[in-house]
Amino acid sequence: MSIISQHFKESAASILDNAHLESQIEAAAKHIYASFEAGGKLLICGNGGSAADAQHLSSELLNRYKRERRELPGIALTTDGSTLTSIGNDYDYSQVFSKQVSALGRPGDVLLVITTSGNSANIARAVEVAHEKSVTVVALNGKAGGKLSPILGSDDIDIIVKGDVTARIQEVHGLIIHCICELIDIYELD
Ligand SMILES: O=C(CO)[C@@H](O)[C@H](O)[C@H](O)[C@H](O)COP(=O)(O)O
Ligand SMILES: [Zn+2]
Repeated sequence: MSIISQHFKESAASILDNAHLESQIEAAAKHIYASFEAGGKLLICGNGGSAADAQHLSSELLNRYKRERRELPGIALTTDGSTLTSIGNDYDYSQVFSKQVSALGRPGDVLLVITTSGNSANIARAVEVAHEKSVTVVALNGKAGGKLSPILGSDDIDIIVKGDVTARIQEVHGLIIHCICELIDIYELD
């Protein structure tokens, strides 16, 4: 089997292996939409490929997904090079998202964190500050949930994608993001 067809097969298997996450994905979409309806916003962060996922979701909220609807407030915390480099330089990379959550988070907002391992220190710190700000958390998590799962609260939603391979988990995260967009489009037009 070629490397490419092996990748296609493993990716498809990994997606089907995570279909049990349906009810949690729906709960996450409802939770995010309820925040929008109440005047809240979604802050989104992740590292590397997950930073790209954060921006992908933000663009689909701020602009649109499939249908014509109002613009929705989804802000990626991964895009401002000046802010990211000054926090990393003056403090520590572990604070690059948490300081933005501290500045922007208001009670009723939601923080969506995207991590395949649950072990990124800047994600954990962002979650801690979100809790201090009465911002609830939706985690697109992976592997065994890492250090992130134990620090999530009862109002948070922990979506743990099964798998050992970072790339395969990211592919499922991408699908989950599109499911959330699809549901938000439906809620918006109902
Ligand atoms: O996209 C990839 C691998 O596919 C990488 O850039 C990956 O996102 C980075 O190594 C991240 O730093 C991993 O962070 P995390 O998912 O463990 O929180
Ligand atoms: Zn990648």
